[in-house]
Amino acid sequence: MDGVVDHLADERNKAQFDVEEMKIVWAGSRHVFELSDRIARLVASDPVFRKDNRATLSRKDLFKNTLRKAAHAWKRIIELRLSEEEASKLRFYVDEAAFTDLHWGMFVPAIKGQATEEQQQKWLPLAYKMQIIGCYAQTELGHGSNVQGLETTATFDPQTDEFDIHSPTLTSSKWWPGGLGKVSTHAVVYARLITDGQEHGVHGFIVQLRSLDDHLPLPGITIGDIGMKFGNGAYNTMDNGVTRNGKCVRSNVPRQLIYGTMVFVRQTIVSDASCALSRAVCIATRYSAVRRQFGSQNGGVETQVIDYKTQQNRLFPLLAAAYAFRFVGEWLKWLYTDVTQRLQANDFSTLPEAHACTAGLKSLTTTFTADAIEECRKLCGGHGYLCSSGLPELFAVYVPACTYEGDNVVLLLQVARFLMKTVSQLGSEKKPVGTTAYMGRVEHLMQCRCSVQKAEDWLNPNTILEAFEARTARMSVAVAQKLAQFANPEEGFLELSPNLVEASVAHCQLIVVSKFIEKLQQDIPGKGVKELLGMLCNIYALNILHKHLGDFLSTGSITPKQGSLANDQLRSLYSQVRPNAIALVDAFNYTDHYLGSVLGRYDGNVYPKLYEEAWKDPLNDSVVPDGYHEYIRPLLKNQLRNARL
Ligand SMILES: CCCCCCCC/C=C\CCC/C=C/C(=O)SCCNC(=O)CCNC(=O)[C@H](O)C(C)(C)COP(=O)(O)OP(=O)(O)OC[C@H]1O[C@@H](n2cnc3c(N)ncnc32)[C@H](O)[C@@H]1OP(=O)(O)O
Ligand SMILES: Cc1cc2nc3c(=O)[nH]c(=O)nc-3n(C[C@H](O)[C@H](O)[C@H](O)COP(=O)(O)OP(=O)(O)OC[C@H]3O[C@@H](n4cnc5c(N)ncnc54)[C@H](O)[C@@H]3O)c2cc1C
Repeated sequence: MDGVVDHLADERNKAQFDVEEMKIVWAGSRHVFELSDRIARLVASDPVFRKDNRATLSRKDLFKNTLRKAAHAWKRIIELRLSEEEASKLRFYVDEAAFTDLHWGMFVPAIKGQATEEQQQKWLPLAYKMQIIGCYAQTELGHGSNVQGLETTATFDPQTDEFDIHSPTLTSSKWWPGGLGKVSTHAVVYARLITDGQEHGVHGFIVQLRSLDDHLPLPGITIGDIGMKFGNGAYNTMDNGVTRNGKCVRSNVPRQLIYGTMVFVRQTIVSDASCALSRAVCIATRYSAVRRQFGSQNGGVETQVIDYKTQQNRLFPLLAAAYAFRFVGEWLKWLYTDVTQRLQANDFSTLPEAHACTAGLKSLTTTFTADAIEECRKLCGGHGYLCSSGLPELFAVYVPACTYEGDNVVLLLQVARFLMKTVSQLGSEKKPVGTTAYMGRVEHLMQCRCSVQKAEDWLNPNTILEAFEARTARMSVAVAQKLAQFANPEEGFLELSPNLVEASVAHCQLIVVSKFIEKLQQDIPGKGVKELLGMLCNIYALNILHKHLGDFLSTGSITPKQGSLANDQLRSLYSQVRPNAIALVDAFNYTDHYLGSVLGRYDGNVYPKLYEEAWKDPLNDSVVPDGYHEYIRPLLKNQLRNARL
């Protein structure tokens, strides 16, 4: 900021907490903060990583530019001898969906999690050095959610000791895998295993797709890109592939681990949700402090739009959710590490809970984040619709997260199965543990009464927790009782699926709230840091309570009066957060390069930069547009009737 006017300086001076300490809390540790800060600056200062031209490039130029960036990133990783952690941060800050996401994010983890020792020794060194590039080829044209319905077959031929991978139908073509279309040389292909004419369900197989000499597809394999996707620049930096046929090398692992890669990636998606959400919120918050509309008295300045209560009511719950998702993401990472260690010791006991938590939280956080990015666009008024705001692209890149790695509704139905199983086991030897431990107090939760009498009573974490637990337990038990009335449980499950999904959402919201409350029980240094986090935790919880009031009232978990008091408390919390809003988004420590938004600039110098940015559009290369002589002039001169268009 040297020599630059900080238009948000007054806002920063209002902060009532130690921003530098909050940056450490957000990053997770001082080590991660320092590393992220260093790598973010490295990326921002490298001209190859510029991204302000993405919206105007053609698909081919966009894609080639992504290849250039990926190659440059790898060169820098080697030159600077970056660690795995630093390299992954570098890819994060380059901020462009690319084949490398799938190579490092799914291909390598799939081999690590599912391949035998021998296979790992063969493939991992090649993958780590990027001497092969891999992708994750599960979804087919005809089946995505229904993994058991995949049609690709892998038939073992004992004579050649090989598997014959076959796509017997058009619908069995692998369709969607990122990186597959144009870049990947190898894939983990999911196919139905057939030996001796017998089927053994879906397994993963490492398949070489392209020659390592000339990149041509190997004989019998047809590969291409599936075409343009939603949004202009956005996700079109990625090649998503279609392929048929191939040959492969043997794999043999326990059935539960075949889904392991999805558990891993869903866990990373929850952390990514807090990144995408915080980014949108940072843009909307800074711009809301810069933007002024109405309220000028005697020729004085107008009101900053962030001071309107409606703006706060829309924006601050999103800010609170960004922090909430950060902390639940941290916890989920711990849960994943724990389950992985157990699996290595052949302990599968916590896998169902890990599956339910990763599936449910992936669904909850991505649905919320996609909606929130769009809300942030609206919070920025007309300028939010400009590509230079960064929000349209962020939305277009982010929104498929609601679908990939499991459609969000399909995933909530998995949580529902887990919840219903838990309810059905209540009263048996098997006591609910972990995130369902509260079900162990179901008798109390079914009849307890919320004690809130005045608005401030809602600031008690135990009060909030019990209201959320009572709501979820009552919704789950109610739907379980309805299910029990069906002679055929699967029929009942289909019929009641909307109720089941609602119970799952309630359960996942409870997890997020409870993990935020647990975070606040830790030792958190820094003046005012814990206080501010406490306010955000309350905003997150009370906003859900307000938005889902129907659930809380219909289950009798709270009274209408208590619901109204929660809303009063929310308004008071907004006033307390307001002076800290800019500092709370500064704590994300995003560079202007990463934010990629004129509206979200750190210095708040929005208008001159918007004006400057507009002139860079290729349409403004000439004053009189191309096409004037063919189409506008004849129109104006009434010569269209004779014109050849
Ligand atoms: C990549 C980098 C990460 C960072 C992201 C940043 C952005 C980067 C850019 C792009 C990345 C995009 C990458 C996208 C990749 C993909 O989309 S890959 C394809 C993912 N596909 C899916 O997720 C499919 C969804 N479907 C399923 O998961 C399942 O098939 C199903 C919905 C669970 C259906 O199950 P079904 O009812 O058929 O049951 P079964 O399959 O028979 O299961 C039986 C039992 O197994 C339990 N189960 C199911 N899934 C899991 C699991 N994942 N882990 C553990 N256990 C599981 C299930 O509960 C049953 O248990 P039970 O018998 O005890 O009840
Ligand atoms: C950008 C992007 C990247 C991707 N990358 C990869 C990749 O790298 N590798 C890969 O293998 N795949 C990839 N995919 C595919 C992705 O995993 C699937 O699209 C996803 O799992 C959803 O499956 P589907 O498309 O079959 O949806 P469908 O299952 O056809 O869903 C259609 C609708 O049906 C509903 N529905 C489906 N089943 C049920 C049910 N049982 N009960 C109630 N409702 C139901 C859904 O909620 C949805 O509304 C990617 C997809 C996208 C968009």
